[in-house]
Amino acid sequence: MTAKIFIDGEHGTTGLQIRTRMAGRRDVDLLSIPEAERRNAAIREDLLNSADIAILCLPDDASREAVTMLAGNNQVRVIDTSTAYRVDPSWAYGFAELDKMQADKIRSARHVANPGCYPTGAIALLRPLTAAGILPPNYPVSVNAVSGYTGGGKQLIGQMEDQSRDDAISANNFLYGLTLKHKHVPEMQIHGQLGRAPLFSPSVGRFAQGMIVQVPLFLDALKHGATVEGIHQALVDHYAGQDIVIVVPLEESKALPRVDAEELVGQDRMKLFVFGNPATGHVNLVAVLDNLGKGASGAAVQNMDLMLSA
Ligand SMILES: NC(=O)C1=CN([C@@H]2O[C@H](COP(=O)(O)OP(=O)(O)OC[C@H]3O[C@@H](n4cnc5c(N)ncnc54)[C@H](OP(=O)(O)O)[C@@H]3O)[C@@H](O)[C@H]2O)C=CC1
Ligand SMILES: CC(=O)N[C@@H](CCC(=O)OP(=O)(O)O)C(=O)O
Repeated sequence: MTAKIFIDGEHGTTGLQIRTRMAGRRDVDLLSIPEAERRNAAIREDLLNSADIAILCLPDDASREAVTMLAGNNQVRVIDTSTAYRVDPSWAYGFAELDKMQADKIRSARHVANPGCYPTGAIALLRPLTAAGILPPNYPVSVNAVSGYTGGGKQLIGQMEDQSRDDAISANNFLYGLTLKHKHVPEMQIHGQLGRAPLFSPSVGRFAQGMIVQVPLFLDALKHGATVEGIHQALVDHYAGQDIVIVVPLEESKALPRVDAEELVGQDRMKLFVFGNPATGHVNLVAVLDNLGKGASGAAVQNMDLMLSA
């Protein structure tokens, strides 16, 4: 039986990438809205209510509106890629590798909140360490990251690519979120199981897709006796038995001259690295992913596949 899928926002950045990933699949029947009608509420409501799974690729407010359009419909299952429901306990958090139970929670859920791109990297690095007791609950965590500019959707793509616009951005690499109130902070704190909010500093580079997320740590402020090898082993143990999150062997990391933000562009996997200097007790945890792969559209398709396998 084919499953009917409607991508609300299919003509946007995340939606288009989900559509591309589904092309040629015989197990899904894509319900489509013409681009010119993409904001037509009556057509969207009809398509949303006709789907088996609705994937929302919309700004937060429009996502909430779409969920309202489904009120009273107990059949349609929803994957939302926005920030609207990521810390709502009645929604399953769509990071299947979060712990051993999460994939089953997603499989049976009606409502799945797809993670943000930056939190995907940060939580992947932090959650195994909090779960293993290596990272104390009140550790002051910092998260520094760089994203490809597609992370900002159509608006930022236009500002970076069209230099004739009044609001064009000419910088090749810029920091933003300078008020330190980025919308991803609550999500990182809750699903990273952190006792205090992380200090998050995002940036954008002049490349379309790709991302590096860094979490620097001091060994002497972690659990007594914590080592670079112990941190690495905790990640290896946490991600055993799946092939989406790859923990790079320590020996391989030690030999690397650099890490490339674009290494996994076009792929739906994520790489985690542990860099350390035992002499200083400095550790740098690094995640590399495609913001539109495991950071968004790839994760949405992974979640859809889990839901279809229920
Ligand atoms: N880009 C990324 O790397 C990631 C994005 N996300 C999240 O995914 C969601 C979609 O982002 P993204 O694809 O980047 O954004 P885009 O701006 O590229 O696309 C959004 C799409 O939604 C449409 N839209 C906006 N408002 C409405 C509305 N009221 N009714 C119907 N359609 C509407 C837009 O149409 P129009 O062209 O008319 O504006 C556009 O086609 C956002 O919540 C974003 O935060 C999550 C992780 C990563
Ligand atoms: C480069 C850039 O602008 N990135 C976006 C986040 C992209 C993402 O993860 O999307 P959500 O908004 O759905 O969480 C931002 O910082 O707002």
